Amino acid sequence: MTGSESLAPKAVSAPGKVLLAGGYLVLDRNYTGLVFGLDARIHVYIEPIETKSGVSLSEIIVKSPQFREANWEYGYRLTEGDGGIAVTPLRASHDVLLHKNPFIETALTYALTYISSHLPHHQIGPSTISILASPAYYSNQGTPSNPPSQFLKYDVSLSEAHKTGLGSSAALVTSFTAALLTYYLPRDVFDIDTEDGLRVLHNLAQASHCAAQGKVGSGFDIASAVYGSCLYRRFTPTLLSSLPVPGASSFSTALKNLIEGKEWDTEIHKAAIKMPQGLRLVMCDVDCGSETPGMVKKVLQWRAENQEEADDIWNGLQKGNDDMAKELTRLATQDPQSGEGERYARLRDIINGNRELIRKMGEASGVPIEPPQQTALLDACSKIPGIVGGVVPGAGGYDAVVLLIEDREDVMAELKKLTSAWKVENQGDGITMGKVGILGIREDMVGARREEPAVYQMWNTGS
Ligand SMILES: Nc1ncnc2c1ncn2[C@@H]1O[C@H](COP(=O)(O)OP(=O)(O)O)[C@@H](O)[C@H]1O
Ligand SMILES: C[C@@](O)(CCOP(=O)(O)OP(=O)(O)O)CC(=O)O
Repeated sequence: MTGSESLAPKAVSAPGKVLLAGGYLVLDRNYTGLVFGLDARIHVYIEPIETKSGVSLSEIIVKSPQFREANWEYGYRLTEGDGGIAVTPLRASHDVLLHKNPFIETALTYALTYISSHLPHHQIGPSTISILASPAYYSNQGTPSNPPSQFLKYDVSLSEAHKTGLGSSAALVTSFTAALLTYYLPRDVFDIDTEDGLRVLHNLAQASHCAAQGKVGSGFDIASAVYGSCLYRRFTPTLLSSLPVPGASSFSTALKNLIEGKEWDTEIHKAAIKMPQGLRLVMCDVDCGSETPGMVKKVLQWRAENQEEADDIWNGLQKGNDDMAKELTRLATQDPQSGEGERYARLRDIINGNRELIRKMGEASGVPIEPPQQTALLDACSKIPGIVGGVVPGAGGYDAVVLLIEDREDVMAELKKLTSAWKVENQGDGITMGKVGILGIREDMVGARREEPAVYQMWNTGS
């Protein structure tokens, strides 16, 4: 191992996501999802802790310097019986409340355990880690930092931050795991610039994200954080069920075997999804003060009880999703001057067909996937010349829409005009929608990547 090289400061970033097609379907391996990565990223910077000579700590400090009270200190030690690395939250004094962050704690436990299966334990030295998120992840008012940088300061704690739903925990777990692996492991063992490196990162981030969430979702958010925009088919969920819990006997060997094993059946098709030149995605955040808990459970339960009717909708949507991927690819590879009639007519039809089926899914299962308020907003947006169409992304609900628009300033100006004045009458369900905001982001095809460490050093001092 080339110790000095791996202990130089490192930085990695990973993108947020939007599931353009395949919500609910992608939970089932028989179907796929079309996920776009976004140019809103979570960055993680890691450097050694400067210790006074002779002092040796087993401590890792993690901070989110954009937020108040977002410092976590962990002790770590190798457990007996091949149980991996145990991570213990520390508190500086009894007066300091322990704000737990399960995503950080779990990702740290899993990544250090994986690292320790490749390195002697004493080579895992103390480090300081900073997490920095692009402004689009939160709708809170931020203030510019001093000296200026692309990241804002928020005068709130993380629990008070208002998320815009771009998949912060998946981008965080991915970039945090990647930063640890890149920092501690020599490049011939882990290299994020290789297919093998991405596979290890994907498998490890999926395992720790599921453990931190306490559930196994489809994992499309981790897949796009690692690989960027792609057509995604999930892994068989039972793959993760034989993994012992951290600290239990053989956790370390079982984790290494799982992460490096051949049984992963995830399918990532990057070539199958493209954004034609001249088009772009726009994300709108709808302030409605309403979250709908249990949507996934309710939809899946309805599907289990109404298999035949559900299969028709699921198969129809899968065809729509495949058609959308194909049409985007056709437009991306075709000469923009060729073809007759309106260039995006087919894409518009495919989007509208999908929306019809999504509404049917929602009505049949009694879940507001594309509720009337969103139908009104999407219909109004779709009438603006230059807007091809839009959908409720992911699980749907009241809080977001994603639009496919022609990438021109006049189209954006018309959209801003419409959204800034947008009001919806009460639809009888007691939910009134507030402001519709346009997030300053778009699609990004690139997944997790190394960043230049020097950019982040200003954030790593103080607290
Ligand atoms: N900047 C950040 N620093 C540290 N942890 C963060 C940050 N942003 C998000 N998180 C973690 O991710 C959690 C939010 O994840 P989740 O509820 O899955 O939302 P999302 O839909 O954005 O993924 C937060 O509670 C926090 O633990
Ligand atoms: C229903 C789903 O298929 C899609 C949910 O997509 P969202 O983008 O709505 O997800 P969150 O970030 O978890 O809020 C569930 C899944 O695939 O895990």
